[in-house]
Amino acid sequence: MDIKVEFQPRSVQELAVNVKEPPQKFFHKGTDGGVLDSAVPLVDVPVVDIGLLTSPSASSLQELEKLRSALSTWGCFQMVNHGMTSGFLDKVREVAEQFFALPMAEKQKYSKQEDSMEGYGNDMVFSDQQTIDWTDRLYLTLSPENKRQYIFWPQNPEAFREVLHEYTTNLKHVNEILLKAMAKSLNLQDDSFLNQYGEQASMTARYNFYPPCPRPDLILGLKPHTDGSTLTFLLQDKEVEGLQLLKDNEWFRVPIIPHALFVNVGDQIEIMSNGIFKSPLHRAVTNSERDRITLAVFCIPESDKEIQPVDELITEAKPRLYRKVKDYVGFYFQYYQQGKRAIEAAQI
Ligand SMILES: O=C(O)CCC(=O)C(=O)O
Ligand SMILES: [Fe+2]
Repeated sequence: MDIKVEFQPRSVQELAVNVKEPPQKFFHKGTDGGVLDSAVPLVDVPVVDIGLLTSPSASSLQELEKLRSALSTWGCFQMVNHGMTSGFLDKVREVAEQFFALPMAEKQKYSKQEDSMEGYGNDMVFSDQQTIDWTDRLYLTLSPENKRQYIFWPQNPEAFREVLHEYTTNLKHVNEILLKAMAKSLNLQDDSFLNQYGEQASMTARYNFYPPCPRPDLILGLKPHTDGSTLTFLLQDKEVEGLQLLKDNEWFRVPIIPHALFVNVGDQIEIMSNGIFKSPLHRAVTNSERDRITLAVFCIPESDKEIQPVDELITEAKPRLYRKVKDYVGFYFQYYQQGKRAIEAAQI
């Protein structure tokens, strides 16, 4: 008797190598159909110099204004002069590349458990209707350090942990500078956003690995979403483009600047700023030729801290838009997997 055994891939990476026609669950339907429109224009995302934001010179004021304008129109910017050398950023990219290039059995030593986020794996499936993203991920808690689960931190390549630790230390510092600068740019006290953070604020990393996809016209690497963070730092692939942003109902491609980090506002800053800073809708598209690897680091306030719009930003002309929320990230992911925006639950 001829028994047909269906191939069960353990990752999108494996699927990409072994299957010519991807399963239906990856295909976007409805309004998301026909995702890759080759005519998507490139957006000129503002470039902000972190060194200038903290300098006592007149150019500091100009840079603060650039930051305010970038975050209130696009909700993002390309960050330069962040204190990390190009060589170091290359190292961060290199260890990620080396990890995803390991044999499956080696990567699976860091597999996430079914019901948790952390570790190596792909989309959690909540329903048959869900569209699955064409990506494998490695998800890690970076800080607070006592919450790190080292069982998920690769020991191969050898430099992985040390490089990621150094990257975390740098981003923590930059995050503080930025939150203060953002408050200052709105004429608020420096710590207006930071004081909603709490002592146990966290940072999490998501390595996104997008293998080549045979149907980039119908399959997305990451479905349209906003981030549940305060700020997200994205280290883009150095050569392969794929990030797109929605503005006024039109998609735009985000260019690669190899030594810059792409920074975007997440929902929690949209809430704290009473809607002045925008959490942009974005997605990652696929391509049929090359792997693409990105590293997103999400900054998140302490989970039992309530966050809400800063008092001074609620005026008669601009009434309060969002209610108080707690543990935003907790319910964010369920909304995300259903293709819905969690911030709507916080809207008044
Ligand atoms: O890979 C990208 O370009 C986008 C990643 C992203 O948006 C995310 O991880 O939230
Ligand atoms: Fe994102």
